[in-house]
Amino acid sequence: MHPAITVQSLGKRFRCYTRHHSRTIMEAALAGWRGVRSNDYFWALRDVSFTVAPGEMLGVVGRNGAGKSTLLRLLGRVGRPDEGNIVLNGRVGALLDLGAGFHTDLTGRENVFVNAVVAGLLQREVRRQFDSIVEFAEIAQFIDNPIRTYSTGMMMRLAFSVAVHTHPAILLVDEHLSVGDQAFQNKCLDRIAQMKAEGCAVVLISHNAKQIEELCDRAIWLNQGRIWAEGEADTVVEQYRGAMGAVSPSEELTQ
Ligand SMILES: Nc1ncnc2c1ncn2[C@@H]1O[C@H](COP(=O)(O)OP(=O)(O)OP(=O)(O)O)[C@@H](O)[C@H]1O
Repeated sequence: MHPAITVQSLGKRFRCYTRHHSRTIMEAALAGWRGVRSNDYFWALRDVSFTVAPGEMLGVVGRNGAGKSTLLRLLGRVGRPDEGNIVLNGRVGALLDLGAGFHTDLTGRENVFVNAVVAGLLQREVRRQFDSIVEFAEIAQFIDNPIRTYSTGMMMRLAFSVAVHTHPAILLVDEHLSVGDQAFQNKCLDRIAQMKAEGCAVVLISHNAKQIEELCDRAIWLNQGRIWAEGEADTVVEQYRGAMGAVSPSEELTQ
C-alpha cells in the first residue's frame, strides 16, 4: 500500500533579522532607519523525512519554535519547501492557522462554500453537506453573521467541520483544536478517530502528551527543526517528557 504522506529531506528556511551596528553614516543610511536588517537565514526545518500510511495517526511533539506548525503548513501546501519534497496521496483536509482560510467580511455560510470548494468539493456536494457541516459546528444561529464577528472557538468549529466534511484522505490538525471547549474538543477527537478507522491518514500536533499517547500510532519529536526521535507514540512521548522534566503523564508539555 502506498503511503498517504511521504516527506523526504524536507527543509524550510526563514530570514533572520539582527540589529545592525553602523560604524559610518553611509552604513547607517544603507541599513535603514530602524537599524534592523536581514543578514542571514535559519532553518526552521531541516532533513525531515517520514511517511504516514493510510489509517495511521502521526503525532508531532516539540518545544515552542521547534518547527511543528511550519511542517504542518508545508504539508497543507501553505508555503513551499526550500529543500526536499512532499508527496500526498489524496485530498487534504486541514485545520491550520485559525481563520487563515476565512474571508472575514463574508458570512459563515459563504465561507463554508468558499472553503469547501477550495478543498475540492463541487458546489452541489457542498449544498448537500451544508446542514451537516453547520450542525457539527453547532453554530446554526450565527451562520449568516460575518466571520469577523465570530470568536476564535467558533471559527475553529467551522474550520474543523468543513475540513472533515470534505472527506479527506489526509487530515492535518494543529494545536488550534485546543481553542474549542472541552466538549467540542472531545467531539472532534472522536471524529478524528472515526476517520482514522476509515483509512484517513492523520497528522496531529499537540502539546498534550497524553493526547498523543492515546490517539497516535507513531510520533516524531522535532527539536530545532530536526527529527530528534521517532517511533511508537508512547516511547517518543516518554523520551520527550523525560527531556522536559515532566512528571505526570497528563502534564501539558508546553515548554
Ligand atoms: N513566516 C516566518 N518568518 C520567519 N520565521 C518564521 C516564520 N514562521 C515560522 N518562523 C520561525 O520558524 C521557527 C519554527 O516555528 P513554528 O511556528 O513552526 O514552531 P512550532 O513548533 O509550531 O512552535 P509553537 O509550539 O510555539 O507553535 C520559529 O523560530 C519561528 O520563529
